[in-house]
Amino acid sequence: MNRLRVPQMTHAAQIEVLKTLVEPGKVLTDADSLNAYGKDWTKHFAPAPLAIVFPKTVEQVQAIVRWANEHRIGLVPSGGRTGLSAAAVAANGEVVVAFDYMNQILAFNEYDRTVVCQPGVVTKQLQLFAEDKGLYYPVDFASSGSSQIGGNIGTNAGGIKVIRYGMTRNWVAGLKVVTGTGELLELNRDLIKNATGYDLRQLFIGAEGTLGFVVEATMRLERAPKNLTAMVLGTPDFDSIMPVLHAFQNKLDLTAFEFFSDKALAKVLARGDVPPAFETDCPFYALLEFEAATEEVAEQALATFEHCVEQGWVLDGVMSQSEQQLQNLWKLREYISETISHWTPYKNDISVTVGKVPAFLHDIDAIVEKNYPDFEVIWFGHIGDGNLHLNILKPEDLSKDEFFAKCAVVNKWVFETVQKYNGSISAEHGVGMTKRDYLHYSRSEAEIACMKAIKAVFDPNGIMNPGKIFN
Ligand SMILES: O=C(O)CC[C@@H](O)C(=O)O
Ligand SMILES: [Zn+2]
Repeated sequence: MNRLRVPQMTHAAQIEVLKTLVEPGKVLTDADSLNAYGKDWTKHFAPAPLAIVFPKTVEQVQAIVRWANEHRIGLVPSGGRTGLSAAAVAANGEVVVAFDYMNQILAFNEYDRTVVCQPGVVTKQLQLFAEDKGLYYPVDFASSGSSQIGGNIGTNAGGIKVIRYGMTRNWVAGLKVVTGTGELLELNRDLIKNATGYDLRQLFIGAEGTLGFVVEATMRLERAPKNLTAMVLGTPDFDSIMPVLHAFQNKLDLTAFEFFSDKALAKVLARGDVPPAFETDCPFYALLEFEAATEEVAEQALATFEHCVEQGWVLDGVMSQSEQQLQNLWKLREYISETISHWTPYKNDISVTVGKVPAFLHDIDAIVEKNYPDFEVIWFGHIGDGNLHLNILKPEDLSKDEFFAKCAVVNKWVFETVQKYNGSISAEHGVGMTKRDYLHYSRSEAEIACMKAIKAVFDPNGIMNPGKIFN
């Protein structure tokens, strides 16, 4: 007997079905939309999605996932698309699920100090909402004006306050997710104490949308900090930064401890819209922040600064005296990433435990100096957490492909060093597609096998953000 072939629907016909699942006009296929929504801030991959769909309700997200299963079409979640690892890139005919219309704050629970957010709520929107309630949402980074809560959860976003407040994970009280089978799961129900077996909520945080999509998140808020005050300190060399961190941590509760090199600073100052901290040229700078809640705290900070100068660890420094000065000092650090994006940088986002940072940075720096003698190398990052951002800038006369190919060769040595120090090849930017092939430098074969098995449970047909984290 002849087996009859089921006629395959064309992509155009599949998209017509997709259109019936959402409100009119909420599926886009024009070239500009495909290009804009098919990529994040990475520049490695050309976007090539089939369509962009904008659900407005949880039920619509479920219907889209069921449709994708039926037609075996990959779905890529899209928030603010500020990611730096190509986790929100649709380069292979996927459908992008954009959460722009699920952007409401649904509830505030005063006693629990929690806010129920749709995934498309912008980070800044949550921060301002918290401020309005006299509270604080502490996860912060330069892209907070565009990044969305769903994306922050998908990447377990870190940023500039991790030393005090931790990563996004710490602030997720509960999650509603639609899994790769279209099932809606309510995870942890916003409880503080819940000892009932596996905490599935944690699996979805940092999963880059490979297990399911966050459709609602309850985020915790914190007491608002008092009189945040920043210092920028210039150091004579890299090795002096860690004793400075140590000295300040012994005396104060820091809310941030960042660093950047003179090259990073020069790029930001060349913009002309940020005043320099001071005149003395130094090879490295530390930016630290604390709550100057009382006079004594500010005095303690100044005494620690003097101690660091006496020890020869610090050459010069300033302390903010107003909100405006605080903002200006932060701009020196926060503007780096956006400013250097002009040079199509090759990015590394690596980490080790704090105690290993000096030896690790020297090893990496030696590799970089030997192998990129002609490239401009920009160091900065969240050094108080052991997280270093290493950006290699593309020379004008080199094509993007040639440049990335050269960097990929050096990657091997960089990541072998990361592995030697038991570090991470992606501290906070995620794996996405850019770090996928290097995952084994940070995760064992057995761990990767477990991760794949977990994916198979939640996404048996492999339609949720395919090709991200691993193949
Ligand atoms: O662009 C980078 O490499 C880092 C971006 C971001 O994580 C930051 O810390 O500014
Ligand atoms: Zn960072």
